[in-house]
Amino acid sequence: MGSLFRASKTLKPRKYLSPFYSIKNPFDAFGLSQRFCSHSRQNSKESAPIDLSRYPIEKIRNFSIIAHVDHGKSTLADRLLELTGTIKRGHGQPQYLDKLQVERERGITVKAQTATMFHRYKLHGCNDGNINEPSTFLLNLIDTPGHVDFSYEVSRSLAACQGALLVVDAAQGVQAQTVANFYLAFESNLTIIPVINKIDQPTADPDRVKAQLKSMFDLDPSDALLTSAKTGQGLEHVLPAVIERIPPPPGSSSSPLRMLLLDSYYDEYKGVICHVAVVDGALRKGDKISSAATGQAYEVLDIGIMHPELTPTGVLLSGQVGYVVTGMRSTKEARIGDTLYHTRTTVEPLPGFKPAKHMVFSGLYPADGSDFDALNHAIERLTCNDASVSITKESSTALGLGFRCGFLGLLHMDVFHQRLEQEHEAHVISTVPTVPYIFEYSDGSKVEVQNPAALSSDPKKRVTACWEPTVIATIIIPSEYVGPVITLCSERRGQQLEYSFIDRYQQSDLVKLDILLNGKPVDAMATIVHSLKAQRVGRELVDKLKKFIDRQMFEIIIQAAIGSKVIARETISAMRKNVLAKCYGGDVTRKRKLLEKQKEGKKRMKRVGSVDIPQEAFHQLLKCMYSLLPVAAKVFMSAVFFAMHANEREFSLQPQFLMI
Ligand SMILES: Nc1nc2c(ncn2[C@@H]2O[C@H](COP(=O)(O)OP(=O)(O)OP(=O)(O)O)[C@@H](O)[C@H]2O)c(=O)[nH]1
Repeated sequence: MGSLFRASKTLKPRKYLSPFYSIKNPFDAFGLSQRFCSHSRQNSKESAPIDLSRYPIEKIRNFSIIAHVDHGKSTLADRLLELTGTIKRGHGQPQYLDKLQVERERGITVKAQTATMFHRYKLHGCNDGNINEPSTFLLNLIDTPGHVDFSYEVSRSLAACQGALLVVDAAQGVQAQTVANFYLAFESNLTIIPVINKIDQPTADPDRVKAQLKSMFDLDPSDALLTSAKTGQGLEHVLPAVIERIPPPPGSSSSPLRMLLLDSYYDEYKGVICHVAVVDGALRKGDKISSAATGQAYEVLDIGIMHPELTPTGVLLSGQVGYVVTGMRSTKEARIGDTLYHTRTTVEPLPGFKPAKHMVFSGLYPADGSDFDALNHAIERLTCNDASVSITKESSTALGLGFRCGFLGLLHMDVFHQRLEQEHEAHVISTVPTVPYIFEYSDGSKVEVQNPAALSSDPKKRVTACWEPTVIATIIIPSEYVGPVITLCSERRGQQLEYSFIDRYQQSDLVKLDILLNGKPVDAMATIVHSLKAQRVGRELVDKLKKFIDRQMFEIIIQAAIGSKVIARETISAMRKNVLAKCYGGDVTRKRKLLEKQKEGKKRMKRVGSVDIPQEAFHQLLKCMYSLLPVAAKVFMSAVFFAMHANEREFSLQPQFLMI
């Protein structure tokens, strides 16, 4: 059985060993069984039910946290949940929203998770009656996976949001999934708030990241928030930015109900629990709703929000994100992207989601051939929570009845197997993964082959031609990595289509801009700028210096000049600071002390010619120069365009700048 391997190998935690890893039922240890029996931790301690009618649409903000793998989305989500009191500080379980056992063992998010938070904030024009009081906002946060194999989760989450926090590691900078997720959010017309995280790291370089955000996405560097989800630094600015910059959801509470089915999972007691975004109208417990996809009608048995566990509210209003239980029992009924509406009303269905594109196919068979029904049941339950997998029944002479499954990538496949085992106790054998090929036979017929066993062995039906899928890959990398990356692609039968420098040198009209203090040029302050910008840069530098150089005993003339031509000038008038002025009488020690203090202060200044420049002036000037320099001069990147065969596309790059 050389072509087969067992998926159910022992999995070692890769980077994060949960303290609960060795516990027999980790779900209990995490309180995760709550998720499956719908008991809210929050509920049990909360006396008054949450009244959602207090949150009209202008007080709602729906946002996702998107980023490359490991840039700190889930940790940031933890801090925001703590900040709003949604979970207790030090709840003992890092990455709270990574609820699945597979997520905890692998240290990666594979499922998008929503949590509703409440936050008091004073926003101009939005109050609860008293304009001097802050009002409470309802914030729906969706934490998303970073790995490319789960980007279907990201795109679905974004459909429920009006904004996204684009988290970038301050040391690693923009990476492949930062780019991919930025474009997902950009194409969905979301407000993007850049968050440069992990600024506590010794190698953090937020200015470099700001320059990347500007050059690659045209995001204003001054809009970036600097945070450390680890130490808490800068986090106080995140929710105000969410409330101020992200618009409330569109939609109308007076229109007929239209509700988007975002996600679902199976609960042994309640059946399918649907995560929904109410686009228009309002939904109450007991209402009758219908599915636009199947036409089937249901009664709303339970309804509420994730705060952060299921918390019944009896109602969901326009703009809100929550859950509904309707008695649906399978994925055939709960179709992700479906529109749910009040039975007997007529509405235009919402656009839904693009179907998932399966990249890898593999056969799944019960380890014990007689367990087909149990595997069927487990797959049915799991696909309820992972709509991106395609399932068709197939049979093998060696393995009996099984399924051919389509996945978004190899990691997705691996995670699906692990979840089948851990969450549904299904033991499976999987066949070697393959991409779909197209074969043409001598009788003129063409077939897509996802399973090598399906290839015809009939001598009258010879293969006359075959095709394999290809992806067009754009690889963006620092120029020094181009050589090894081209070799790597060529080794995998990649065909180079194009190669270009993103930031390439061009002939330009550059001038040296000198800064002169009392006629003497200060070499450390000289800069090279484009002639068109020289006047503006010179003026800004001179103004900045005037602000930070104290008046001295003589007049100071600050000039910006190109060669002998002065283009900006400021004067700081003279003064004589007599530190002994208030020192009446003849106390010599006191006078000496004051003079020594003055001398000490002077030591911290840099003397340029006759002028003392405080360190702060140098810092400010450098900052100003940095922001005025052309961004392209700071990052040298190249783009290599490749046509890669789909089954050869997975390889890792250091640094990971691969976009496929
Ligand atoms: N030094 C430092 N480490 C951080 C910070 N934020 C997160 N981390 C660490 O970075 C690692 C990854 O954090 P996660 O929150 O799991 O990252 P993620 O983006 O959610 O990861 P995926 O969901 O797998 O894409 C963890 O070890 C965190 O403890 C930070 O601000 N500073």
